[in-house]
Amino acid sequence: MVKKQDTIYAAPLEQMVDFRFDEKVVDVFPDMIQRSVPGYATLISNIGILAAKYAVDNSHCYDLGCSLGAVTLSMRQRIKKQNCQIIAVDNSPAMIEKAHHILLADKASDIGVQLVCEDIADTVIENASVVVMNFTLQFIPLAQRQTLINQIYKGLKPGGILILSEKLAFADTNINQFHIDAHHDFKRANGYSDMEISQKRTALENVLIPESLEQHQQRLRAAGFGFTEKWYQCFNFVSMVAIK
Ligand SMILES: C[S@@+](CC[C@H](N)C(=O)[O-])C[C@H]1O[C@@H](n2cnc3c(N)ncnc32)[C@H](O)[C@@H]1O
Ligand SMILES: O=C(O)C(=O)C[C@]1(C(=O)O)C=C[C@H](O)C=C1
Repeated sequence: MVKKQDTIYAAPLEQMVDFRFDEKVVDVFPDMIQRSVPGYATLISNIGILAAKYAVDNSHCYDLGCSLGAVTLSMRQRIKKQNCQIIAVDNSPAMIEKAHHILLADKASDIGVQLVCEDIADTVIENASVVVMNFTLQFIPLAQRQTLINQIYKGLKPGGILILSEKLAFADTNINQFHIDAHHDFKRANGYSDMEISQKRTALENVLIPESLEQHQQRLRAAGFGFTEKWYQCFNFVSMVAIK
């Protein structure tokens, strides 16, 4: 089977620009994220299971940085509550346009979805039982992250859940290098060339700003979350929950 290559990385290194979630990326996104994030499909499925457990009647569920709506589709499939609305937000017009078509085709659930094209910094979080940021916070400027998590905490109902998945950095350089190497081996095993891996790493350098698990936990506690737990990890990719 010929691997679908991310042709956007065929450009010579000197022409590399910062990574952007534009039309070219949207076209290859499902293939790219599946081959870039170890256990992505497992994450999506289990985020739906967690959302179904914590969603309550007459509330909102948010998918912040929804891309093509994989988390939204998983929540729609599993949440069986009355008058639960999903609000899926992304600031990439190309992502939202394609997500619109994908969600229109999803007839399996009667849960309403509101697709919004905006910066999540501007999203009003209210009456929320579930908020998901699945590999989104890492693209938000560091200076904005605490305010955003604070807003999410304030907008969650008591007992509400934040599901936060992130690529991590590790303070210990040996541990950090171990996970970077393992992640690159994962990408190679999924058909990426060394050139593609190197070019994507360069393109992400100033765009994806990873933090340590401890930094995330400290931010969540500062916002007011009393319960935080890492529930998934494969190499330097983790998912955490925080419950209000
Ligand atoms: C790695 S993708 C997220 C993957 C997606 N949550 C999933 O599970 O398939 C990051 C997404 O966040 C979006 N994004 C980045 N910064 C944003 C911002 N400030 N406001 C809204 N969306 C943003 C990007 O457009 C992109 O679609
Ligand atoms: O770190 C990488 O090389 C990635 O591709 C990670 C990552 C992410 O964590 O959001 C970056 C961009 C997307 O294309 C999909 C995955």
